[in-house]
Amino acid sequence: MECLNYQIGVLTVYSEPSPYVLLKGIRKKYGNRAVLDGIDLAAAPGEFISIVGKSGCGKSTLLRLIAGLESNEGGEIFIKGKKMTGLNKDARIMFQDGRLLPWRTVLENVGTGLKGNWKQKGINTLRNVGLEERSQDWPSKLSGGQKQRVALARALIHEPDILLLDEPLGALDALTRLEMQDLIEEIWKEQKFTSILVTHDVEEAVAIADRVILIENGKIVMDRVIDLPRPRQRSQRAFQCHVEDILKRIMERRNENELRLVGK
Ligand SMILES: Nc1ncnc2c1ncn2[C@@H]1O[C@H](COP(=O)(O)OP(=O)(O)OP(=O)(O)O)[C@@H](O)[C@H]1O
Repeated sequence: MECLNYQIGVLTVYSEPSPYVLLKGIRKKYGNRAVLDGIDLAAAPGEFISIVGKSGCGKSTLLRLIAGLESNEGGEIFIKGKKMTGLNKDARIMFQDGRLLPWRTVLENVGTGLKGNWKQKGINTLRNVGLEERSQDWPSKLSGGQKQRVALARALIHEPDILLLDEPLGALDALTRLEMQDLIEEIWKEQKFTSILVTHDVEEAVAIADRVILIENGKIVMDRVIDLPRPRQRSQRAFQCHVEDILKRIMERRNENELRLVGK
């Protein structure tokens, strides 16, 4: 069966109600090299967006800009309708390596930066990620997947409106990765934050997102709505069609770039 019913295209959705994250003409350079070259993107409240693209295309850079950890040379970022000027206080970011503090217990890691009576909230948040019983352990006693659960809890305890995920499952084995995808999806459905996930894994992107964005040469070259019911069935033909089409597009672009280089 052919994948005929799924169109690929560049689609910029300025959703109603007003987006939680709105990027207009974002440009970013490192030295003389333009990494992002006019990115327009809108993420609605409660929407889940995955960003894919080949290594070095600027996915993490875009996420850091949305977090307010770096500044853009051109364009504007609006968070919940307000122009962003410094750190994005409505967002929390989770990285591939978890970045736990080894000298603090699991619970203390989750409560990092919080004041007052945060411990019960920390325990509750750990319960949500299935790690309540490990609250007094040191991070060194945890598996890679458990460390990422702690990192997730550390982001969630702040009840962010926007959760930014920078390849958080990239270092995990395949089974743990699937479990974590399910966990993130479950918590997202319950808490209804807006989420933006950077991933190399197109199947992961399709499994979890409402929309998959592809970045190439500093621009969004594809913005694809994943119109499949949840939980997503990976064996379903329609799921595979989305994955195949996105991969095909990535490979087409790669081949075009290679031909251009050869032709020079
Ligand atoms: N602080 C920095 N200084 C200079 N160049 C940087 C810096 N951060 C990123 N870059 C460069 O910008 C480009 C985009 O990097 P970025 O990490 O955003 O890509 P990516 O798509 O997330 O890659 P990957 O999938 O491999 O993680 C790369 O060429 C990278 O070398």
